[in-house]
Amino acid sequence: MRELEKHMLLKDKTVIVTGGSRGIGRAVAVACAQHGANVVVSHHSHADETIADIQALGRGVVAVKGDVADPQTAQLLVQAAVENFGGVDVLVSNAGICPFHGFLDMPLETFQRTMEVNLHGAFYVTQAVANRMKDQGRGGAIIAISSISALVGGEYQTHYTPTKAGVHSLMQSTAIALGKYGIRCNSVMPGTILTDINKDDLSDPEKVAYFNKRIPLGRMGQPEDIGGAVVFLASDMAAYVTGASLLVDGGLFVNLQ
Ligand SMILES: NC(=O)C1=CN([C@@H]2O[C@H](COP(=O)(O)OP(=O)(O)OC[C@H]3O[C@@H](n4cnc5c(N)ncnc54)[C@H](O)[C@@H]3O)[C@@H](O)[C@H]2O)C=CC1
Ligand SMILES: C[C@H](O)[C@@H]1OC(=O)[C@H](O)[C@@H]1O
Repeated sequence: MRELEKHMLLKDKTVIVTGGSRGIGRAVAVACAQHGANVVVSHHSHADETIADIQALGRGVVAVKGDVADPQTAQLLVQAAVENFGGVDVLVSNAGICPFHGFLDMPLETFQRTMEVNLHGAFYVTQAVANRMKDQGRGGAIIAISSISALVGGEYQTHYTPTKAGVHSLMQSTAIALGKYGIRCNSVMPGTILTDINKDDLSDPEKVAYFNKRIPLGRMGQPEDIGGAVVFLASDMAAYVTGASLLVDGGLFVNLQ
């Protein structure tokens, strides 16, 4: 056991993960627990699988139900971290939606909801956690799950890609605002990762074949591919990394031809 613990990068840290019920958020929550962290998971419906995964690892886990678009949810998450684990060391702002839709007839409510969940939600939780970290006086790490879509567009993602550029920009500016408190802020930019968010979009075999061909590593990503990047940025291994972004896309972005 002691031997294993030597390799744990987040031993006894407390991590908040928004949207931790499934997909990337669940994999990130589990990766943090594998590295010794206790986890507060925010979820919109239920988080039973994530809770079971983390309990099986012998780490603490608490689930908080709420909509990240509601600023109150951010306060409840911090409160849960403080009451159950005595504070918060790491935030992973991950919750997000991508209801694919064309641009010219984009329903106003689809645009507004995507902004409110992906961008406003990231702002609320980052601000609430940063205030707690400042009061604790021991620094911290904040990681936003941005996207390769912060750098490139998508015909059916005109409401979505600006939110991913936005959360990356949020991390750049908060890195400046919070550096004096020892709080590091970075973003992870996943490429195409197989989760519920793109299940319908990737039901077309031709599109799947296109992606697999275009990605130098020859496959789309799995949620677990994102966990390691987040753990690294959350840990002291990244003690001098702030305001940065880490593309985790199998090489998709650089492959023009
Ligand atoms: N799957 C992909 O290819 C990529 C995903 N991302 C980003 O990764 C993040 C996670 O997405 P996936 O795991 O792929 O999707 P997913 O659909 O599997 O998971 C989304 C998570 O966010 C939660 N969520 C959604 N709306 C919420 C709300 N209003 N309040 C609280 N929680 C809410 C869901 O309950 C779920 O836990 C998103 O921010 C997405 O933009 C970024 C790049 C690529
Ligand atoms: C949901 C999409 O498949 C996914 O979301 C992103 O952010 C990626 O760029 C993919 O387009």
